[in-house]
Amino acid sequence: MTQSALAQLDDSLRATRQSFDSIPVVDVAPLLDGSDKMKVAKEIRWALANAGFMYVQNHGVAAEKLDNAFTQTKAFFDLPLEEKMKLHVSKSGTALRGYIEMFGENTDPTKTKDLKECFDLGPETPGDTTPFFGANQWPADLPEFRAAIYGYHEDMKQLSGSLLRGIALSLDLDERFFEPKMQNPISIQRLLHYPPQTGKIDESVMGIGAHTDYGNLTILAQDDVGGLQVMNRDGDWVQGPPIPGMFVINIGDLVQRLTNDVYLANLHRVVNTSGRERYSIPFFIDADYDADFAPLPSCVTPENPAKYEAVTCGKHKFGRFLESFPHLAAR
Ligand SMILES: O=C(O)CCC(=O)C(=O)O
Ligand SMILES: [Fe+2]
Repeated sequence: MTQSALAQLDDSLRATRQSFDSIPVVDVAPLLDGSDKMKVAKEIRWALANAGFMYVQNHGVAAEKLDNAFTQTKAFFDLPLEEKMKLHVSKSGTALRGYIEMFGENTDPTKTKDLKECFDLGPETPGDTTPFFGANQWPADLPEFRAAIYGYHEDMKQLSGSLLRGIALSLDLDERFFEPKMQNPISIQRLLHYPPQTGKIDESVMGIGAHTDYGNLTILAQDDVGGLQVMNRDGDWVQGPPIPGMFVINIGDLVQRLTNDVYLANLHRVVNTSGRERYSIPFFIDADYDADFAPLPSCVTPENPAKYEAVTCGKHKFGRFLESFPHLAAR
């Protein structure tokens, strides 16, 4: 399905939600320390059913690690284009790791060209030819880059495991529900740079066009610039400004399918009109390539009959990449 068709589908889906004018904040400390998991699960349920997004507070990731990751992110994008192009994503085959230049990936390709450049990495599994696995491409002249960014990726994997336990509880499932599906999960650690835009801005070019994320869960760290926008029930774009010390979390298509639309993989985009360079660091966690996602029996009722066929994580995700990467579509 194209993004525009998805967006239309989302209009009717969103209409059934409660409205919001800011992304809800969830303090996850009682989930992480085990003192009141169900309190957090209840807050997660409201946030993911109505916004598909939440800020998480008290997530336990050290500020210093985040600062280092941002320092290395800026250093990477400051490299000459020629150096970055040596690591181009097309050189990694279906591992899909490396550098993506401005307009090299468009998330709403029928409407919007994305004014962003990216760098993607994932679990270091050389020789594995499964899509989304394999070797990373590392910049040669940034000595601290690899440890800072790969270390951050490891922290994100751990935090995502805790958050997915909270999400499982919020659906009245065993807290370990996701684990059998995530023995060797696809994950993408992305670095992003958005130059500022001036003048009249329309949908033809923006930081990142309207899209839903493809997998299970996204953990986004933003710098202090802002520009993330999330659609609410009324079709208005709600700002998701950076809040110091908090991540923005959202669910992707797979959790929407799993919950038979009880939880919403919501549309979002980035428009950077701040006059400053914006950097962000999203982490995407999915599931094993072959893990099946079909509506949970508990989310199927006579009023909400099953809307989705089972799909495997890897096929779904690769299909979405084919839509947005011109270099893959040409293969
Ligand atoms: O940079 C951001 O704030 C959001 C990025 C995003 O939505 C994505 O990479 O999927
Ligand atoms: Fe996204």
